[in-house]
Amino acid sequence: MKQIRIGIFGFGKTGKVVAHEFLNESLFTLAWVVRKSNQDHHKYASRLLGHEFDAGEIFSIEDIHNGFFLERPVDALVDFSGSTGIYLYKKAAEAGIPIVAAISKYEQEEINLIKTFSKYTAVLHSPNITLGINVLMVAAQILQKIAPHADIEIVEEHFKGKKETSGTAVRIANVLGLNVEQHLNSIRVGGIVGRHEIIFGMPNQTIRLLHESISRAAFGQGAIFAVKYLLGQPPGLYTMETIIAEMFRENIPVY
Ligand SMILES: NC(=O)c1ccc[n+]([C@@H]2O[C@H](COP(=O)([O-])OP(=O)(O)OC[C@H]3O[C@@H](n4cnc5c(N)ncnc54)[C@H](O)[C@@H]3O)[C@@H](O)[C@H]2O)c1
Ligand SMILES: O=C(O)C1=NC(C(=O)O)CCC1
Repeated sequence: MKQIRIGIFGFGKTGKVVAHEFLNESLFTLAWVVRKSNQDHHKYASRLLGHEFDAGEIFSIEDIHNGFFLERPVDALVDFSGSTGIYLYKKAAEAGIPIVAAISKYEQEEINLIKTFSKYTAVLHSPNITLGINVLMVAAQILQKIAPHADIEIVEEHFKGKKETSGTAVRIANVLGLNVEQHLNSIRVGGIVGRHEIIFGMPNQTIRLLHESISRAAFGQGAIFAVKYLLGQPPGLYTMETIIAEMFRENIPVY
């Protein structure tokens, strides 16, 4: 079977693990990685990640010019860089390359750009690309309809260095119609990869929906799932949440 060529933006805490997950899947070949700095320029991500073959040549953002995506063609692009990474791959979007934009927090300007890209190609944007959190998000909306009078609080926990509020938790608050200032509780300690809990409090019982990413490999697996889904889809804006919601619809009733 023809391998799917992947380009990754971002080679930080998550980008490295995501690259590793793609390298481990025989369906994919990692064509290149773009990082902000010149560190390890033209080396191979595969070698840096402990593999004994060459894949994922490392480029810096200074290497991106109009012809970059024509000279180094890929079948899909995955972004785990930062919120400004998106400005680097306008040409790729215009060329119809499917995009997984996994940045957790964009400003409105970047959201608008994503919408523009989605006129040319299939773009998936989700603040949290794990299967589990999106199952939780859909389940929470169903539970809110079943128990409309429950008190709801969201608790998000991440590693000490994470400055911004969890984009996932903000998204959960928005879909549940909750005020972020009042109902979102953030904890920053140690090396927690990502933990989100939605607590439904009722007079005689408490329901807790909990998701924990115990390894960043969960994001790599989510990205692989997303790329497989996007290939062959028409241009448009997709989210993991709506894909999972569709799966809920297809699999109900289960009894
Ligand atoms: N959607 C998800 O499921 C998910 C999961 C994990 C992380 N994230 C998001 O991915 C992003 C990266 O997370 P991280 O933990 O790896 O952070 P990090 O700071 O460890 O790594 C980010 C890397 O991207 C590089 N970078 C920043 N701006 C860039 C640009 N314009 N072009 C190219 N490279 C650029 C940085 O130099 C760094 O190497 C964050 O926005 C984070 O919220 C999303
Ligand atoms: O910064 C991270 O790492 C993560 N951020 C998320 C968020 O802001 O919701 C989710 C995944 C990991």
